[in-house]
Amino acid sequence: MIICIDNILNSEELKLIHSKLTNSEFRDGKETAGWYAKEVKNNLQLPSNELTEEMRSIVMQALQRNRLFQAAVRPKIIRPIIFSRYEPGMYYGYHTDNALMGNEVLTRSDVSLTLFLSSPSSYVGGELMIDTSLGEQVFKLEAGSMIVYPSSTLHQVTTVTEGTRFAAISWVQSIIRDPGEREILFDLETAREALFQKHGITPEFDLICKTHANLLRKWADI
Ligand SMILES: O=C(O)CCC(=O)C(=O)O
Ligand SMILES: [Fe+2]
Repeated sequence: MIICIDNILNSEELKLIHSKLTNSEFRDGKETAGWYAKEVKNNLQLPSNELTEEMRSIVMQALQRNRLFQAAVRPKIIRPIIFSRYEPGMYYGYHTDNALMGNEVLTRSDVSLTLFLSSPSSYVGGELMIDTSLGEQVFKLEAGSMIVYPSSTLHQVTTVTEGTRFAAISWVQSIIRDPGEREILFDLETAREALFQKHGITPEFDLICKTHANLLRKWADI
């Protein structure tokens, strides 16, 4: 399931993050790439420091409060947010994200996310291209909008040819490991909310709530 979520950040948060990003010193992104992803990774990333932590906490709060993200992804662990920058000539070629991340505590990457931080009209290229069963799909979202997609996919960031592309990226271990089960729960959640909006609490609504809760109980990996 690939989902685009608008307005993860409000304009104030976006402005604040943007001003911090433009005053930060970035490093070669190869430092955090797996051994073979290094071959195709050509971008810049922020090292962990106080400023990065401040921005991470803004993004984490935004993810916590976003109901669509919570329902679609069911996060158990979110890896520390990485802030990346692509200048003209930079790209991240086709790769798949590491299945397991971290050192002492391992996180399984179920879902990858890209939160776009630059206005799409401010740079050329820099699309996120995902290889799906329907073919290659290309995403270049508004600043403040985010895409979540299966970490199991091959994907790439195409070469930026003009301007600067800033983005925040991370990986999530979901409470629901199986993507098919996650989608069923998401559909049920969406349906019961719509039913509630139309008719309020009815016996049918109660039954969907019961089924939703029981499937969550059955499938939750906690
Ligand atoms: O910047 C993006 O949209 C994705 C980056 C990516 O694929 C990665 O860092 O693994
Ligand atoms: Fe990736």
